[in-house]
Amino acid sequence: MKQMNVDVAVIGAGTAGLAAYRAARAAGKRTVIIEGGPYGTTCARVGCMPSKLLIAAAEAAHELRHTAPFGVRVDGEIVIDGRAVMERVRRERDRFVGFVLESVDGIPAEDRLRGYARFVDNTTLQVGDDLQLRAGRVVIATGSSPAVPPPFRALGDRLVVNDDVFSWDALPRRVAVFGPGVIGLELGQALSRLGVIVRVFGVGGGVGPLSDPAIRDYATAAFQEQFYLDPDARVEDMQRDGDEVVIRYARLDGEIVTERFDYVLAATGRRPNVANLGLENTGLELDARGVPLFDPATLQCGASPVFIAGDANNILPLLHEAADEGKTAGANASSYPEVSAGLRRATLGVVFSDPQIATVGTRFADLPADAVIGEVSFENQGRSRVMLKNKGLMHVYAERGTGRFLGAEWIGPRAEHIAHTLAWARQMDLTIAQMLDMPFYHPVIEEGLRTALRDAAAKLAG
Ligand SMILES: Cc1cc2nc3c(=O)[nH]c(=O)nc-3n(C[C@H](O)[C@H](O)[C@H](O)COP(=O)(O)OP(=O)(O)OC[C@H]3O[C@@H](n4cnc5c(N)ncnc54)[C@H](O)[C@@H]3O)c2cc1C
Ligand SMILES: NC(=O)c1ccc[n+]([C@@H]2O[C@H](COP(=O)([O-])OP(=O)(O)OC[C@H]3O[C@@H](n4cnc5c(N)ncnc54)[C@H](O)[C@@H]3O)[C@@H](O)[C@H]2O)c1
Repeated sequence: MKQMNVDVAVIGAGTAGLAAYRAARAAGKRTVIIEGGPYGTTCARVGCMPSKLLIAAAEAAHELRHTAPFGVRVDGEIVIDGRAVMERVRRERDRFVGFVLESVDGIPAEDRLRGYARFVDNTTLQVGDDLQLRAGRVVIATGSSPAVPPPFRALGDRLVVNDDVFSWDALPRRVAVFGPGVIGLELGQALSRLGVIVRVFGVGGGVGPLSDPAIRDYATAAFQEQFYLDPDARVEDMQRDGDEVVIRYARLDGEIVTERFDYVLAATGRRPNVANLGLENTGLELDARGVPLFDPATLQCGASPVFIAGDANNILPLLHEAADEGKTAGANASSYPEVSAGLRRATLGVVFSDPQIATVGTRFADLPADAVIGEVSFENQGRSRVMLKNKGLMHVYAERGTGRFLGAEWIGPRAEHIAHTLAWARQMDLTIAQMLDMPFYHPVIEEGLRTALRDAAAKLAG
């Protein structure tokens, strides 16, 4: 067994791990980064980037089909060449992965260890079969994986997760999507727009990341106009039959129907990759899902020299959070036992559906009971209507008494951009009155935001 001693060991070369490695190196520590799977990061290989590439193709198809109300006719057939669609998704995805691989190649070879890491004790790691690593401090940055309900496994290769979708050579004909969360909505809608027959089944009524019931109900209805979505589905039976999956379920109108699908896409949530880390060999206290208890500000696990960042800690499983957390964990691992709170930005989430969904700051579910809610519908909002994108409902939340802007949840046009404006306002701790003193151009979708802010201001005054 080879032995090695380092100051900092980072487990996982994803977005969080690479940021942690760079921070620890910048602090002058002898650091290694350990990767068991493929290099390239989840975001670039099977996450953010290929999903947005598929959505871009779907949007192109959708726009082409919806020109008539403008008096613009597309003459002739609109053909979706599934092979060409998937070829571009993979080609462009590979280009993004290539940039990550280049940056990994830039890491000195002696700092890059290959193999899955397992804790032998708090500061000893077994890497693969033939290396034992003693590290003064460890950063866990092992990411997350799809949480597939065990009965789905019986479907064999007809069961797919997001990773599989992006390696398809062509588009299938019929897909049943389980889970109308962020991934299910993005991929389900995109596949539907690309001509795939899609059924999206959920449990409990949730849609995307929305916790505000009025916005969730609006979103449900808006998506139901576009594709089959039952957020609280009754699926009576699901069996594999040859190369197909036969599903018997209660349709939204109550009728029991049986349909055949080429694939079942499980988008039923993700769980942190901690199960095979040997955490039982450490002195770390674990939560019910086996994730070490940690301080969200410093990312330190208890008082130990172990830190946890990115999807592995499951607080905010988003790319920019993984990058920030990686940096904090790497810096604190280097300065341990001195640790300090890292940068925590205003929370910001965007679902790249159409209409887009966004959440900023405090979620509805976490608001104080007396919070003020300003509202705007985008249905008659000027610019949205000009562009025939007039679908959406926004709630902005404010603190009674102080008028501080707390957060927002909404579905609506160009939400990805308004979300940034709002996240910046939240991070600067602006009040609704201060936000209304900011410039608004005309005619823009942000004028809809201004209507919601004015509504909140009037309610605060009342
Ligand atoms: C379909 C999809 C779409 C998404 N879209 C967006 C989006 O639009 N915007 C956004 O902000 N976020 C998006 N996300 C979320 C985003 O991709 C993740 O939050 C982010 O990639 C997490 O980075 P990470 O470093 O924590 O994990 P990863 O990038 O997964 O890195 C973890 C690494 O650890 C390795 N590893 C695991 N265990 C071990 C071990 N024991 N030893 C050694 N190595 C190990 C893994 O092989 C992996 O390479 C999306 C996710 C998915 C799945
Ligand atoms: N645009 C983005 O930023 C983006 C895109 C994709 C993923 N992500 C990240 O990835 C994370 C994981 O996404 P996700 O969509 O897998 O999880 P999610 O938690 O957003 O959604 C999972 C959904 O599956 C449902 N579900 C659970 N079990 C089910 C079952 N047996 N049958 C039917 N439905 C079931 C849940 O009720 C929920 O609606 C997100 O939280 C997000 O942080 C972000």
